[in-house]
Amino acid sequence: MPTELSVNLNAVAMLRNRRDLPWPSVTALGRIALDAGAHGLTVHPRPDQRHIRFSDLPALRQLIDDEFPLSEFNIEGYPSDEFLDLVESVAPEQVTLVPDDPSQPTSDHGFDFRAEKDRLKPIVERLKGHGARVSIFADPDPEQMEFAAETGCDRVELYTGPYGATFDDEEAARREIEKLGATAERARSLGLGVNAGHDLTVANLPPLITRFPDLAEVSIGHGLTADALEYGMAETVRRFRRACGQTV
Ligand SMILES: CC(=O)[C@@H](O)[C@H](O)COP(=O)(O)O
Ligand SMILES: NCC(=O)COP(=O)(O)O
Repeated sequence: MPTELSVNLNAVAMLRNRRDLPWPSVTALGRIALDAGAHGLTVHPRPDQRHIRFSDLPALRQLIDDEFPLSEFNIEGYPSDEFLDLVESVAPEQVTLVPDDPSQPTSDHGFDFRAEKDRLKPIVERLKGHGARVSIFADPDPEQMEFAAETGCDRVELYTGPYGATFDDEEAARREIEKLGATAERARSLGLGVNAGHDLTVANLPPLITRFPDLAEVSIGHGLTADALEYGMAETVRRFRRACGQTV
């Protein structure tokens, strides 16, 4: 199975929020992305709503339900009570839990599963009880995977930020890919699905997928939105789908 692409709309929302105007529309860009063959849409409604607003979620849910019923909605966030209530009101196909502090400028680490597995277990159960697939953000560390599996989650999402940062250092990129590959293989051996995300691009995706072809899904926003300014959203989604190994 080729790796699926979920388009993260955070950066589109960030651009929209610069003015008190409704464009660019996250729903309109989400429609273009899905129409171009993206498997799903991802949003990360942070507590300060710096980009994705809680009010964006119902319209994106409606878009998928009405026009793209085979596509998936993936909502990322820290599992606060407010986030869990918000997620349950929208019923996404996938929830991706991240350990972000509200003050963080972006996501920059995964959960410490060894320390937090017992706290995460009931949260995972609650979300799965509402029909969601649960993915949890993880650092590329094979030793954390057995503890991740103990949470009962369906997948881990490997944090690829350090790999993305090696865009100008081939040796460092090789090291990061090997860490990601070893972690992914350990996760698969424990029955976990594997997603990946953060600072992925058309250039750095193929080596990652070659190292670990069983990657279920990548969620991409920043680099994809940057390319969309140059190539348009539809062509950019096609470019990223090809980089995922899909025939487009
Ligand atoms: C979890 C992850 O790596 C990203 O999906 C995250 O949502 C990026 O957040 P910002 O778009 O706020 O930087
Ligand atoms: N989970 C990663 C994601 O959704 C988007 O990350 P980025 O491509 O904006 O770095």
